[in-house]
Amino acid sequence: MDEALGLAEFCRQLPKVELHAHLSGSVSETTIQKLQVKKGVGHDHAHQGDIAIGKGETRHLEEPFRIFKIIQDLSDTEEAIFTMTEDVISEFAADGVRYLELRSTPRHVPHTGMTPSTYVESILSAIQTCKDREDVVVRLLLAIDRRQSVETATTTVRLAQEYVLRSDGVVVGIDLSGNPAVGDGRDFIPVLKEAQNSGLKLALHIAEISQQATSPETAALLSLPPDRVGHGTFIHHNQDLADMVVDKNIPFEICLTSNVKAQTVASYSDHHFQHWYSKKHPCVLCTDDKGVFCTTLSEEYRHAAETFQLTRPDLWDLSYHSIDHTFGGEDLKQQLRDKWNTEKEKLFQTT
Ligand SMILES: CNc1ncnc2c1ncn2[C@@H]1O[C@H](COP(=O)(O)O)[C@@H](O)[C@H]1O
Repeated sequence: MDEALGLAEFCRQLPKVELHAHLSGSVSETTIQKLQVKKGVGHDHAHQGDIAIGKGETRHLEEPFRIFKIIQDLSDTEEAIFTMTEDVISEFAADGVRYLELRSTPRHVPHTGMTPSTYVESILSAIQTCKDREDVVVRLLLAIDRRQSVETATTTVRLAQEYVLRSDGVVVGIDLSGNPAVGDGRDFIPVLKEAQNSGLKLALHIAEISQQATSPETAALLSLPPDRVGHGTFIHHNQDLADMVVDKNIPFEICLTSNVKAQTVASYSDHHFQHWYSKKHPCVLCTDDKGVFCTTLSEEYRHAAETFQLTRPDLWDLSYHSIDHTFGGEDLKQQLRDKWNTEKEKLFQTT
């Protein structure tokens, strides 16, 4: 093994799978400035403190939601959605992400003429543009925001069903996200079931805040069951919920920095990753919102290594086994495993 390679550089060169990345939250400061220029607005929000939570800072979970709104207001045209998708994909690829599942909430913006369909089209068109240019395979989940009506959620699921065919398999599933303190996830169960019955995969934000450890929506959502759980921060606080996750072997999408910065966990060492990883339950390291939380997937691997004393082979295994939980289908999984095995030789070569 090349011990001369520092941990940060090892993590960057490690081929990685990113499964939990919200488009608006992943946008970098550079792209935000580009969007401001295009929209002809001042740089009022370009200050780091307004659009991102910097190194060592923590804020209440309400704060990222305020920032998402600023970014969403800046990206109210198809052109802006295209630009941000293209930039986010390039940034993930530069960080060594070789398989990326993006997720985003389709929006209707009457004053610019953007519709949920053209929103999705813009993302798909950027994915297509990046296909030959970037060394990363990209798939898309359409997101339902908990604040939305069941009618809007149904439109999102129908769009996803339509685009599975039209996008040649780029659209793979549905995400349920949004401010966890708002609404009741049980309202969406019928429409999530419809998505599942039509072959769409489900990645659902579940038990992100402490109140959800005891709220009836958590058991109801877990019993669908989803294909992956986003965060699941408070699931192990309730034995019945933990048993459900174990019985159904539902993987966790783990977002260390996001949870620490948004104060749903007290510190990296208090993170629930430790609980599940020590039980050998499937966990996938992810960024959540790399722009807003000022992180990269490489940094998330480094934090995991430093906090939980993971070796480089442990990091390799984490990344390699993440492939098992991708939504892109069995053939693609095999292609990714082959790619990982080729890269492994280079990465662990003794020099
Ligand atoms: C911090 N933890 C989180 N918990 C729950 N939902 C989150 C989230 N981070 C992001 N989102 C969801 O993603 C949207 C922004 O991306 P898109 O405009 O859809 O691309 C947010 O409005 C929220 O619904």
